[in-house]
Amino acid sequence: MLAAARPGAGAMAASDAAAAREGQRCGLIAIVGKPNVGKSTLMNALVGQKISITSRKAQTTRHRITGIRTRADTQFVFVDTPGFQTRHGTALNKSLNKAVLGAIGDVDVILFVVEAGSFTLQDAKVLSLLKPDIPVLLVANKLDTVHRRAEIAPWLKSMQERHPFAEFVPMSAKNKGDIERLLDIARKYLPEQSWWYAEDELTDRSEKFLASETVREKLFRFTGDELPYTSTVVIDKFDEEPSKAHKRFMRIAATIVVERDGHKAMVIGEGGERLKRISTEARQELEKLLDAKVFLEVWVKVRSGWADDEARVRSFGYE
Ligand SMILES: Nc1nc2c(ncn2[C@@H]2O[C@H](COP(=O)(O)OP(=O)(O)OP(=O)(O)O)[C@@H](O)[C@H]2O)c(=O)[nH]1
Repeated sequence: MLAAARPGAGAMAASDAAAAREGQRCGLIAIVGKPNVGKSTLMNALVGQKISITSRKAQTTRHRITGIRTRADTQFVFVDTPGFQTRHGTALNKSLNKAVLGAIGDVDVILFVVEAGSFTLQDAKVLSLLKPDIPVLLVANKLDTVHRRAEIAPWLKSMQERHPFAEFVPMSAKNKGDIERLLDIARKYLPEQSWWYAEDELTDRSEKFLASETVREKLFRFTGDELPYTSTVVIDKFDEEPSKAHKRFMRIAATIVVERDGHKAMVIGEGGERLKRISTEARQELEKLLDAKVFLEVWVKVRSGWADDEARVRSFGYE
């Protein structure tokens, strides 16, 4: 558990004491914000890869790690905060909301992302979920789109009244210098302790997870708002096979699990066209991400009511 990895006051383990002497820092960072403010863009830029990597470690079982960046003396571990759904009360939803509160409840620092110069009711709702005892950095993103720069100073001042933010960072996720500056600022909020991951860690498990995320992304891209968020993707097979023609060959089988026959038809599309596009695009992207030739099979299964079944929700990897 995470708690075990954190030395309590006065009970610093020998290895942590050594790490502290060496000045290693390591900690959890959550990125939160309403849709479309640039969270994914920011995360990918902070991690320094096109797609954020994922893996699970004993000390972070409460979190889904979406990215790790090791820079100089510091390891920044980014955790996922699944969407803030409030509309439905299914088991899946409860578990997602628990994950949100769990994820932001014990991180070291939170990056609260808004669009520079703007603060809406939706932003306020996200902000209201943050506990006062965790430092929150206000990331005023998309500064490059603000033409009236003079208005930013009074806006920042008004933001000071909304929450006791630890820092204010007007920036653009698309600007490399800003990203490094943000890491410099966030570093101060991570405790001195030894790193949890190897400097270049990318496990098989994370690659497998990446495969499910890629299929999921294509699934939702091609079905738009039609498909309920309760649909999920399970990876049934993820094997590396020897190949003479390719330096790396991966055989992957994925199942899209939907709730109703109607959803299945929606995913498959007329004459199987949509499913074909989903798998083709997912395969092309996975070939780049895994640097391998990929053989990808995608199936669609109906599992009626699975979102209401707590045990099954757990078996799909939500806690
Ligand atoms: N001009 C500009 N556009 C940005 C910046 N950061 C993100 N964007 C754009 O804003 C849009 C939304 O970015 P995302 O990273 O997908 O936003 P998100 O918050 O992850 O969105 P959700 O997944 O819906 O929660 C994309 O078109 C980005 O390219 C920025 O600093 N400047």
